[in-house]
Amino acid sequence: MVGAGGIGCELLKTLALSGFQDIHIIDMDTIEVSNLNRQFLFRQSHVGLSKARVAREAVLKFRPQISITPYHANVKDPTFNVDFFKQFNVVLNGLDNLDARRHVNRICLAADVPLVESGTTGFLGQVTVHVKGKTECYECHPKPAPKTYPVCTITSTPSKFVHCIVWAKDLLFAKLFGDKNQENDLNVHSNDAGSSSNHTEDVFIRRNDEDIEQYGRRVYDHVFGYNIEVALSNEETWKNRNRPKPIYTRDVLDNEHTRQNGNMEKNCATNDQSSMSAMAALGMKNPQDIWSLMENSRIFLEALKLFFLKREKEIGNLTFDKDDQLAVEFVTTAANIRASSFGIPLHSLFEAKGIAGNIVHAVATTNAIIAGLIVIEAIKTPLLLEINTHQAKLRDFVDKIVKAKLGMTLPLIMHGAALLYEVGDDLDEDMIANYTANLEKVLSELPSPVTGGTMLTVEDLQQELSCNINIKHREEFDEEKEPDGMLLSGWMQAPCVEDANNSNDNAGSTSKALPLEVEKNKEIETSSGHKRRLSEVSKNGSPSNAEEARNHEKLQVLDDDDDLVIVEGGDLGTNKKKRER
Ligand SMILES: Nc1ncnc2c1ncn2[C@@H]1O[C@H](COP(=O)(O)OP(=O)(O)OP(=O)(O)O)[C@@H](O)[C@H]1O
Ligand SMILES: [Zn+2]
Repeated sequence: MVGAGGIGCELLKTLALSGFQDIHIIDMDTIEVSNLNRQFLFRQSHVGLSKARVAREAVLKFRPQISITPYHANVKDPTFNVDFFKQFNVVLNGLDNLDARRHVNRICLAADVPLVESGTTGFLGQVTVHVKGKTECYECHPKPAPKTYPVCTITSTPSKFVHCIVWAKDLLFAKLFGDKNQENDLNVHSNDAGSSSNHTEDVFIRRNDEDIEQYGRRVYDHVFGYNIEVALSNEETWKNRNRPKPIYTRDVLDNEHTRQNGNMEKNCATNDQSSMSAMAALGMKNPQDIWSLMENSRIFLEALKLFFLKREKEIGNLTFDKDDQLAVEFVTTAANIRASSFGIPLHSLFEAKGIAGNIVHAVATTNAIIAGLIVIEAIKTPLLLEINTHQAKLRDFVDKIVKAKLGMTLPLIMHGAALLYEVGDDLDEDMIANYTANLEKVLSELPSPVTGGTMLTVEDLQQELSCNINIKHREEFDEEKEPDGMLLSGWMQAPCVEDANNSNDNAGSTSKALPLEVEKNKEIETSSGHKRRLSEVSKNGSPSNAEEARNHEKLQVLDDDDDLVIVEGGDLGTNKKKRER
């Protein structure tokens, strides 16, 4: 899997609890305080550490027997090349940017590995599956560009608060504190773009004889008063719209405030940029309050003053940054004053910051749901069987895989259109003889030879179960670790239920029994959410009837995705690995 952030944490946990045994995880980030509210594998003490490594440690605490390989690295790093990706059955993305997503998409196409792609914003989320040659890839369709607004809506006819925020941030803030040479539509009005631009250009430059208080009020009166008057003079614009109201400082500030606004010297002795705050200087503490027009106006003037007095060196180079408190205060209050003018409801600093920073607050539950959907898709990817096709007989395959692992009772095995094996009451003698002969043949010498690259379809009509198995030829097997002389992967194994204390490493051998006696009546949850008693799950690989019935039921739930196949294992005693990242 790629990404150990919001989706990634949920995903890793759900994979581990669903029986995935061998997980690789790439994430280039370290843990930040702001991650802790939803990236629940991380704690305060982990701040600054690698997400991938800490996520691994956290999950191993409750699933000590599985293998998790962390990489604290950028997925675009050349070490993660096509060959690296080829080792996985499926790749799962929990990323937050297009760039990395595109990169992983391309590598997965090159390596011919299925990709499950995901994303969330707020309460919305989606999961898509990309399989080379079968589905569209991540880049087959262009992604919609981030939302933009027509210039005239921003400069002249805002109707939503977000229009006011864009105006405050991209026009006013940029004009006052940003690069003086950049284009700025601030002075473009419906009709007088040419005539007034020379006059208005100067307005934003502080005059030599002007103190900072006067300058602030002049800017205020110009953008919230004069500019609105100019706009109003174009009657056409307002025929079918509510006319805005010009606002001048004299209308909103009483005499005392007009003369002296905040008391910077007392409240704002700090020169620390991040804690410099106009609202604090004016005694306003709660960012969730909706301030009155007067309060907004006072904070606006105070923020402008603080920029000029305390951060003068930065003026001309500033760009809006949602983590810059003073900039957020300036933009919030400017947007609110403009909103007042246009009859748009005012917003709190907290809300305005979210809009200005394009922040959609992440919702942990959305990530959890999306992670669940990713795992469901991951479970559906085809199986891979490594086997020596020159030595293994069809009988070995039927006994050790089809019956023992997949739990089929009346199997039917096909290679393309060719039937290799079948069991049933209505077979004639010739067919039975034929299939019996096939059983004794090595795979590569069957009438329709099974070799590396072959895909077999195995079905059990009684169970209504069908799965595809990709065959990979392999010469050698480790007698101890792979006593079957073959290795099936991509097949889900039900999670183990033992706790950390009496856990045994059953990744290596099928002979180590689980503590079934103690755990017999404990309910375990399968990856599809069905609860079953552990005693219903056989440990020797042939599931009980009750379990077969359940498998069947689950498969019907999941199997509407035509040729992707789900096999949900109930077999605790086996030795199968699911590799993905
Ligand atoms: N090129 C990349 N290589 C590896 N990991 C990446 C890459 N791009 C993004 N990521 C990881 O994807 C994860 C995305 O997680 P998420 O969307 O929750 O964002 P976040 O950075 O954790 O939180 P937020 O953006 O809200 O502060 C991050 O952990 C990030 O490190
Ligand atoms: Zn494509």
